[in-house]
Amino acid sequence: MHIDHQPNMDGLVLKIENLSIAFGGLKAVDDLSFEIKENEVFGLIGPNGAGKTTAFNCITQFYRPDSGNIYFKDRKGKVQNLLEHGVHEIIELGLVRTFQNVELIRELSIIDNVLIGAHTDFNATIFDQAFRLPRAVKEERRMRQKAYEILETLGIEDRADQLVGGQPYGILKKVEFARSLISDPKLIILDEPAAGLNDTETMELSKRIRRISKELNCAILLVEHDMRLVMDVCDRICAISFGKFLAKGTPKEIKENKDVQVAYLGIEVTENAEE
Ligand SMILES: Nc1ncnc2c1ncn2[C@@H]1O[C@H](COP(=O)(O)OP(=O)(O)OP(=O)(O)O)[C@@H](O)[C@H]1O
Repeated sequence: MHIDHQPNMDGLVLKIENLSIAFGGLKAVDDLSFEIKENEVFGLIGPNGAGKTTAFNCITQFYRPDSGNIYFKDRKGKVQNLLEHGVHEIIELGLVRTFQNVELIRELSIIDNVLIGAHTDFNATIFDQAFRLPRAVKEERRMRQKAYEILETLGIEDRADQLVGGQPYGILKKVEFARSLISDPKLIILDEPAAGLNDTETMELSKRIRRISKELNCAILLVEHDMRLVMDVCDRICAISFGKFLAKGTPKEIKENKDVQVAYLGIEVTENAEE
């Protein structure tokens, strides 16, 4: 049962309390709690099968957790318990996610794919849009300009009018990222954004993630295997193992944490092996 109390969300965008979910007998997420501050880049790490994907599927209401609470401060600054909202309402509250596999429409241009993410932001009604009323035309122009600026931030504005089909993978990842940014989110969950990128692209991504969180005033939850990216870009990190909380702290603290080294980095630490 979800406890009905108002948590203190000062300076926070997300607060996860005692989250648990089991599949059959397997506890995929087990009594997990962590908090994400407004505008911070926060990393969730753990070995394969640790429960990272399950945790964020609970956050986005893709899965219903067995117990726990997930509080989110929405665009208007109101605290919402996400468990009381459906998947489709989550974006409107200001929480967006990207997918491991890029899902774009190949037959549309890059900028049109970005505009698809803007539907919740369109103030003109469907009626206005259908009849191309001035309000809708003006609104579309405004959104197009915004989409273009986001493509500029990501460094791919020169491809705005090119079709998505045939673009390299690194570009597709950026288009998907751009699409999540156009809805003015307060929190973006990036699911393995570095998967499939080469070293140069990953380094570039790291710079852009930081820039985006500053410029667009939003927090980022990064679920990622690439430790270099996580260590480079995150303000704070939470490490989990077998669904349970393991450690949290700055990248430096996490790197030095013995439990994390054993569980995640696969480094055997013997009792007396102090350097
Ligand atoms: N829908 C499901 N049904 C049954 N078991 C599941 C389901 N989803 C996840 N699991 C199990 O829950 C555990 C946690 O999986 P999860 O995918 O959340 O881990 P992860 O940390 O994201 O792993 P990876 O880094 O490999 O993506 C695993 O043992 C997995 O097999």
